[in-house]
Amino acid sequence: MQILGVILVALVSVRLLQSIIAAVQSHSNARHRTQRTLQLLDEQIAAVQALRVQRESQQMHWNGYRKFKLSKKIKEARDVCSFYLVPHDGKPLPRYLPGQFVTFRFQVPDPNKGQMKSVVRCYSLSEAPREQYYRITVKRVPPPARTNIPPGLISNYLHDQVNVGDLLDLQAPRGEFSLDPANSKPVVLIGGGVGVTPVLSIANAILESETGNDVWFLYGVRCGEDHAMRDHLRQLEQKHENFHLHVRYSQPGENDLCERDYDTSGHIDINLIKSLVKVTNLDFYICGPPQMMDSIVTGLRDWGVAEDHIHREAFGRATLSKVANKDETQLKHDKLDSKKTLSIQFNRSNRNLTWDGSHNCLLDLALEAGINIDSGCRAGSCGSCEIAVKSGEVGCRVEPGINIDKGSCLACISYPKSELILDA
Ligand SMILES: NC(=O)C1=CN([C@@H]2O[C@H](COP(=O)(O)OP(=O)(O)OC[C@H]3O[C@@H](n4cnc5c(N)ncnc54)[C@H](OP(=O)(O)O)[C@@H]3O)[C@@H](O)[C@H]2O)C=CC1
Repeated sequence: MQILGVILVALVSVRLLQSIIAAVQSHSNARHRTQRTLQLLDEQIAAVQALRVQRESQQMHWNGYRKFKLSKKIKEARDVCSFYLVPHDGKPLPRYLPGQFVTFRFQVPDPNKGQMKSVVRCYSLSEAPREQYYRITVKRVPPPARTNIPPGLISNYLHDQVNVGDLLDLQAPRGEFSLDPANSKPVVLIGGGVGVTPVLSIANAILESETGNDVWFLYGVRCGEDHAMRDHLRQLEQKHENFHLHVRYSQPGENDLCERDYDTSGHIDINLIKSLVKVTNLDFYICGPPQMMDSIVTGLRDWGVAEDHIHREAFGRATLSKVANKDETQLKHDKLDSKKTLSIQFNRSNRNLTWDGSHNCLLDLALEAGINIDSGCRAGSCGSCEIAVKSGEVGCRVEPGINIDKGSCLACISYPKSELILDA
């Protein structure tokens, strides 16, 4: 009887336990379902918001040039100044992606002709996206030592002639050297000298978005006097555990102190990157002097970093060596083509020139012969040098960073594949 009682109690307990487990499971399933539903709702809300922001941003986007007023000019280092620009019409600004640049059109005196001339230049935005203002950070370009080349026309004009309250003409931000912080992975940002500007914009944006993704920030400058944004970067380091800053001076000054002002001395190179970052499957963004970008990109490739994880800013003709996802065979073929001797007719200027392969691009050929073609970034990104090709075929040294009209080319990245008639 006692045994029967025990069995009965055991059976009842098992049933009870089973129903408790079932209840807990159904509760837990319900909780999971609720959590999943909430997660889906969150995702849908985020998607709707992203779409709204994108639509609003598209509505606020403008074509051509818009007037901006210089609201603030701040010295960041020796010969480096930040310029804060607010829209003159007081309307909101479109969102841009950190790392993008703006194109300016300046009216400056032409010393040769005694009248004003229009000059186009591109500058990276150096702040995380803001709705109220844009910020660029510009270094005064001195004349190169021991040559007759004049100092940087526009950088000196900005530093010396442009004052708070002045109006400037700007195109809307654009550029492929950028990322969306919301969808980003851990990144390695490498800036050399004033080339730090776009990577600073990217770092600020990622840290503000609070994704928690790791950001390695390697900054190479000559010495303390050139060290822009020093306090800002150290503050970021103190505030964000996921921000790993390393500053390297190539020529530390007498008053520069290692571990206080900078971390190590020398050039930023692949060995430093390997020692800090350790893994290759990250996104690498590099902007700085061309020789620095070249050696780092080569080092990253040799280390095994995938081509589509290497991003470099390409401003200026010296930075064009990056081959943006072009088919290698096609490229070899293009290179051979670019060496042919061909006749190039500039029909508006009524000039006929010969392409012998010694120029980097059609823009250089034209400018050297005194044919005036507008240009800005010199890297196929700003569109200033777009010209119509009336007949013939052109090749591109790199993929254009913007959409151009069919039958046109960007002179700064184009070379002839046949005899050409150009509308310039
Ligand atoms: N928004 C902007 O203004 C942008 C600027 N840039 C480009 O950024 C560049 C920065 O100019 P600037 O500030 O004058 O730079 P600097 O000439 O001051 O050079 C910056 C640092 O890079 C070092 N460096 C030179 N060669 C190498 C190398 N092979 N490997 C690693 N480090 C090297 C320099 O060392 P050392 O003492 O040996 O010279 C120096 O410490 C310019 O070429 C500019 O066109 C690019 C995009 C945007």
